Amino acid sequence: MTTISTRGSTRHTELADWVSQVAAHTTPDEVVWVTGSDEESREINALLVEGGTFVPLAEDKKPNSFYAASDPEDVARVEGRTYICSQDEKDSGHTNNWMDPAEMKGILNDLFAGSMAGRTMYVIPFVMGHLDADEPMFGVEITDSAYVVASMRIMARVGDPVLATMEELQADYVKGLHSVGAPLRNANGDDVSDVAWPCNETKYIVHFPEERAIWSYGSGYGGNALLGKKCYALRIASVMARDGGWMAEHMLILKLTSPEGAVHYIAAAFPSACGKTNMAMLDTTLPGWKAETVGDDIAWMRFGEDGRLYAVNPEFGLFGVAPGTGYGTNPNAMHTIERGNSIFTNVARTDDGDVWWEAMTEQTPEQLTDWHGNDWTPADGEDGTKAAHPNSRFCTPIEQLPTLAPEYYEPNGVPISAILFGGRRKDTVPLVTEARDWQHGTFIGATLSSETTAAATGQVGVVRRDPMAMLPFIGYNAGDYLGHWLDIGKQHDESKLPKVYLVNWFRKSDDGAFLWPGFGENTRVLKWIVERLEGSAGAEETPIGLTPRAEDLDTSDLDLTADELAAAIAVDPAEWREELPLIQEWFDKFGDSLPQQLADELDTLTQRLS
Ligand SMILES: Nc1nc2c(ncn2[C@@H]2O[C@H](COP(=O)(O)OP(=O)(O)OP(=O)(O)O)[C@@H](O)[C@H]2O)c(=O)[nH]1
Ligand SMILES: O=C([O-])CC(=O)C(=O)O
Ligand SMILES: [Mn+2]
Repeated sequence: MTTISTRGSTRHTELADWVSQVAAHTTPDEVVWVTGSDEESREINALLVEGGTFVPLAEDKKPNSFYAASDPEDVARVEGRTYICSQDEKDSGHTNNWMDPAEMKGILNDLFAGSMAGRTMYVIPFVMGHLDADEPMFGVEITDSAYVVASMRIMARVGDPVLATMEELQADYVKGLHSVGAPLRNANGDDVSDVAWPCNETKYIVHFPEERAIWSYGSGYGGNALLGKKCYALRIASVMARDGGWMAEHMLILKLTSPEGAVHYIAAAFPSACGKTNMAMLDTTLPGWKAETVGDDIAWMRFGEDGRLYAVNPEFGLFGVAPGTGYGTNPNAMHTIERGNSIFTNVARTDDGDVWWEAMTEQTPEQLTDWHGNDWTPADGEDGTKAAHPNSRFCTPIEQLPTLAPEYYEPNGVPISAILFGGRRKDTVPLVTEARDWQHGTFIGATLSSETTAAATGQVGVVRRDPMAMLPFIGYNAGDYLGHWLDIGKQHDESKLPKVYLVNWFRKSDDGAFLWPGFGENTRVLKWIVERLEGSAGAEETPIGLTPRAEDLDTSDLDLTADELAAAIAVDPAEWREELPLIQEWFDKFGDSLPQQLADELDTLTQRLS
């Protein structure tokens, strides 16, 4: 056997063995251990520019930043190709794809055999959350994509300091194996030329929950390829959390300070591309209210000794939806990317070396290069053709965020006062509703629904149930996951648990316009929530929970008619009665995995609506 040239090594013996085995199987030309140094970053970026994956942006626009265009077929998460391969099929549940782990490994071993030929295999030691946490959560991603290395360096804490601690502890870690599935030598041993965005038509995003392992093949797109994010921090971590009595959730974490100086930490679960990043860096519109960011996508929550639920953001960067992000809607995100050091994928470009996407600026530039690399003018947009892909993304260091809360650095996290569930519903769901208790809150989360978005491949705009905004991310049986939520309520002092709310920024009038201005104006909803937590705001009992009356919301200086506000906050029992069979149909899919308390909650709702 020939030895593969290697840069770097480890004293973690089990890790060293695994890396050798993978290298022997995938046959890269070289193995490189990622150190996390600045010099390495320059080297990787230069390689990506040389290979055509990266186009540098103008230094006076976005310093040390790059544009990348993916293969047009590799633009989003592929839920149909995502598997939870538990030993027992029942542990995967009806919401996940499943295959017997041994059978799946057979398929994947064939695909990975020689899949890195002609390429460099990078080994990325990383930690999700803090390296000085009580139990640091290690991972190692092996990948043949330099784009993944550049992105992982932004999204997670990586490199030498992590590896040193892993070695010292001979620590356990999550094994993530990734290949774009585009070897640079064919079956005859002939060289194949590389492309700017290598990937494979065949894609598999596979999780082996008992082994805490992830095998991802064929895609270079964020959610499929940056294995620390959805694959580890949600799918694998949700299994660890079930086993360990904690929670791994698709939630932002916001610090909100009232004019009186009272601090509340709020977590919110909205499905992909439904407003987490935006709310996490909210630009408040009410005088004296201050919002700061702890996290924008993932929350790991554990109970503190005081009985409260504490949330940590395990990530180190932001991987945000570009379209819709602008100076008007999310100035803080704009200021973050202006500082540079970012990767922009599938956005449009301006003639002066900057990036652009729909709604970034009030005026659309006269001349752009679209995400396919073609010339684009506003006339091309008249038929709805976008200059940037709807799921185009910015990848940027969270430390550049001007609103980053100092508590982001707190290894034990922040105590959560309220959990918000929300989705895109053009009808039925009012602006805000308070759950009666934890069990009712779990029911609200379990029946959360939203119109699908471009964050995953497939049809956009179809209403689907998305429990706790975790449908694509629950790493085990969804019924057991809902049971875990209920157990949390039973095992802990309910008076110390967060209060639960349902929100909807996306309700529309008959003419199709959003009823609620959203974005910064969501401060008004948060103010009501904080006042509810403090016992000072009024609410009305409705069949679905407690909602504010118009006079309970602060609408000072809000550009909204009384009728529009009334329509935004209204609970229409007729609309909700139409929802009941849909919830029943959703619950039926769980079979005997559905916790009885949730069936009871549906009965209660049915009675309240009759
Ligand atoms: N109408 C309206 N649109 C919003 C609001 N908040 C966010 N959006 C839009 O929703 C889209 C997605 O928002 P994000 O905040 O990036 O979504 P996310 O939940 O962080 O998404 P993922 O990163 O995919 O998990 C963007 O186009 C936003 O402009 C709001 O309050 N009202
Ligand atoms: O995972 C991704 O690609 C981006 C993301 O946050 C989501 O889809 O929820
Ligand atoms: Mn997300």
